[in-house]
Amino acid sequence: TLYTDPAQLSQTEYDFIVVGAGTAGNVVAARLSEEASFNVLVVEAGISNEDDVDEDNVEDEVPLLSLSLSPNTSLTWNFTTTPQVGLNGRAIPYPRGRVLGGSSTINFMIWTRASEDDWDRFAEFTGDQGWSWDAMLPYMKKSEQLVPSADRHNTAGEIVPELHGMHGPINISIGGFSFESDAHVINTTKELPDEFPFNQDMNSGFPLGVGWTQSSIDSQGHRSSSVTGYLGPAMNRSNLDVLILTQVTKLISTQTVNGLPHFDTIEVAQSPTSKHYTFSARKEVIVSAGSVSTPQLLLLSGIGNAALLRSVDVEPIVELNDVGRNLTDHPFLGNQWFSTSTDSLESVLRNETLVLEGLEQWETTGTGRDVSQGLNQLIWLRLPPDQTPSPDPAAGPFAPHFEILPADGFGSFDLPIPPTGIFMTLFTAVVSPVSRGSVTLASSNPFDFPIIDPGLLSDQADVDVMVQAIKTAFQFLQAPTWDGFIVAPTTDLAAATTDEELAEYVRNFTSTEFHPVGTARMTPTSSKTGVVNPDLHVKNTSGLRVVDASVFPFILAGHLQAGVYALAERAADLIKAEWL
Ligand SMILES: Cc1cc2nc3c(=O)[nH]c(=O)nc-3n(C[C@H](O)[C@H](O)[C@H](O)COP(=O)(O)OP(=O)(O)OC[C@H]3O[C@@H](n4cnc5c(N)ncnc54)[C@H](O)[C@@H]3O)c2cc1C
Repeated sequence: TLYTDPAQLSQTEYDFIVVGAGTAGNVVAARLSEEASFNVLVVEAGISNEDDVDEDNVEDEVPLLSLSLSPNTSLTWNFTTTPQVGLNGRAIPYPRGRVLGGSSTINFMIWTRASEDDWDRFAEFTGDQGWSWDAMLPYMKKSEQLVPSADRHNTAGEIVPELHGMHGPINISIGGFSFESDAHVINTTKELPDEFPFNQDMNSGFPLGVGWTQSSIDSQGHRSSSVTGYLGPAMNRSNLDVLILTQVTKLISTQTVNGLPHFDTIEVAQSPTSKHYTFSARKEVIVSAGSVSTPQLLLLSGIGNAALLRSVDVEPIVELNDVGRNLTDHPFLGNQWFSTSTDSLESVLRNETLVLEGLEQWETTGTGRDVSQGLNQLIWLRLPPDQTPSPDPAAGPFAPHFEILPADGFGSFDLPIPPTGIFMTLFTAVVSPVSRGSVTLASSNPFDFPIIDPGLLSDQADVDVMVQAIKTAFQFLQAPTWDGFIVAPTTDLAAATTDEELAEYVRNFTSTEFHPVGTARMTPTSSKTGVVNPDLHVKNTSGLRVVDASVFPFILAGHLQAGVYALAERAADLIKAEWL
């Protein structure tokens, strides 16, 4: 049942309380509530996904409109980073979903599992083979259901269906709208096969090369999210209560179990001035508030570095220095070229009539440009050995150093679409970065935003990789197929001709791929560093786990959501195994 006010709840005690109805939290809530003997409360700070940014309430369902969901909308935590040294002092928006579904309701729906090496590194680092690729593959499949593309085109050769789940809650598909640039991207794999080999399915564990994007989009061209796939279908269960518009302000330890503080109680409030309520968990509290808010909540609850906690008047209860540290994210950059495309994104977005027609087509037939976020292919590459930073930051020989995302149109998170001109964008991202940042408390007030310093490009090695990625993007466009389609790089990119100038361009225009992880890092049970054990219990506490992207010990060299779903699927099994 969905509640909008803590006063509406008839009970104050549940078996499990999940903090955050986001990507991971909804998986845990839905899987735990499959057990009739458990009852579950999920508390979400944000609004319902059915209350959207304006009256028609469809923005979060329309893939093309995903760009309009952040930053600074009613569906997001409107966080901003600290001025980033690596970005020449720029502070950038740092959106996270604040809505049922969390970031899965506002993200760009790209679906990648990263490489075998990435997951095997998790297993080796944590000492738990359960996090290896082989052990996690069943969870990756369990979360997904491969469905036909919205345009029902024949996807033979664009994906390997046998690698995929067919019955899971999240619908995934190959892009359901084709762009003029698609043929050129694929032709490049034929014209320059050594540098840019075609990869029929980048979710095989071996992502390197150029392949067709898989996305969490259903056959009707709608976003598939943790609320549409997991929480929504479970919402009518009598053992599941979902409380929205309510922020968990503190985790409280009311007793000691096995000599450890037992965090069985949560304090919640709807606003800084509203009444505070408490709820308690007979079995466990599971924090799934995401990589920014999870460390904030742990710190507010006295779990963290004691000196830092005291400096903001929080009483330390559990000394865990790594809470909020190790923040890792993917630097992301839109590089634009002038093109001759006849149907590039901006040619449509500049024309109000075409925009409305597109939306109507999506609504009535589930087809057209609106079914796509505009990224039909992804390119994953490694640097040549002589350019690879030492030690190699990638997880292994099959993990990429950088990614290139071609888009038929003007793509940028910082710059508005120019009033004139036709463009092609090759986004570049550093996917095995060296830089680290942090999340710390600004104050002991839970309604104050934390201080977010992702440390983007703070290590020169990441700048160097980004420069190489851009040079590789230029090489990509050297394939004969682009003759006549690509005209020239746009002004700032064209002006950066030396490596030094490219580095400066990188620092001036890079932002984030919205992939923070690591702020409640998983380490071996015996380790004094880190925040959670491999079973996701918070170290030196009882009754408390973290299940979200914050526990990843390293950033996956891929887009994160598929990994978060798989992590949460395994977490639900770990929790069930402990209590059934
Ligand atoms: C704009 C954007 C685009 C992205 N694009 C992609 C993409 O294309 N592909 C991809 O794979 N990944 C993408 N990502 C990343 C991916 O969506 C996230 O890594 C993933 O969803 C994180 O899941 P999570 O469970 O850790 O956190 P979230 O899904 O963010 O969930 C956290 C939830 O907790 C709630 N919460 C926080 N604090 C509290 C509190 N104190 N009390 C109650 N509730 C609280 C939040 O409101 C939120 O609902 C994108 C992310 C963003 C922001």
